[in-house]
Amino acid sequence: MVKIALAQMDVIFAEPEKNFEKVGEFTKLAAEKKADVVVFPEMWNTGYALSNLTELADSDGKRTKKFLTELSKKYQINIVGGSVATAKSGKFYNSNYIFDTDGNLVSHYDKVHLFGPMDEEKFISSGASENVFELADVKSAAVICYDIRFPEWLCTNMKQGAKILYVVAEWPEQRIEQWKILLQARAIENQAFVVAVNRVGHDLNNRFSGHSLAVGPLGNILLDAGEAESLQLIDIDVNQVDIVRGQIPVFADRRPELYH
Ligand SMILES: O=C(O)CCC(=O)C(=O)O
Repeated sequence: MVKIALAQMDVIFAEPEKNFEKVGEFTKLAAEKKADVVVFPEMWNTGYALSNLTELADSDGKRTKKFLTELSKKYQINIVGGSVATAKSGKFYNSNYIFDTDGNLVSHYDKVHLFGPMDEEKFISSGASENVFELADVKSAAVICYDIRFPEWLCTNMKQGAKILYVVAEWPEQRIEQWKILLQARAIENQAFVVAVNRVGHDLNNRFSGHSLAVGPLGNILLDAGEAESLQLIDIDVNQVDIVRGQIPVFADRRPELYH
């Protein structure tokens, strides 16, 4: 069993100090509740403060990495570090960092699909690398928000044997039904657990209604965190993935030579 804590937090717009503090508190709480892994939402350092990235983005992710490595060691907890705005070589990125309980950086990912309706691509550069890693002894993958609309990209990651897909998001309230359906579909087609953490609260343009979800490999919703700021826990038995994959061998039956 893997006990996963979903940190469905509000993100204070353009106020990294307050947001770092909150991530520290949620990590402590997750450790007190004996979670193996804690998961945070997208862009938790700044929110979508895209016009202020020059002042606010974390240079090379240094502050975030130092903070998360110290937290993971102090509380002996694995961290799926949501994502943060970073600055690297004169460009900005929406970056995800994963840490194990010894404080090792296990994986780093820059959001691959940028969300035009929020003007993301005008400010942020896209990544082009996969995000597959071992965490809490389970092969896993992680993507960021809009990435879940691209099943080919998720399959590219998941077909490497990942059994849990982590999703970190700032998904607006008006499309929350699509969020749920997309996550259930990604769980079914990849025959994997999906653990997806969305923020709550609002920024200048959007309201965010949470509904962080844990979905089983048959697409069944195991946990819906509702709309309030909260830390919620789910126990996951990854053996269920092997059972489901044994019943319908979707990965073995793929015909990639036909796909464009
Ligand atoms: O795809 C959507 O509807 C929302 C995506 C989004 O808000 C994001 O990627 O930040």
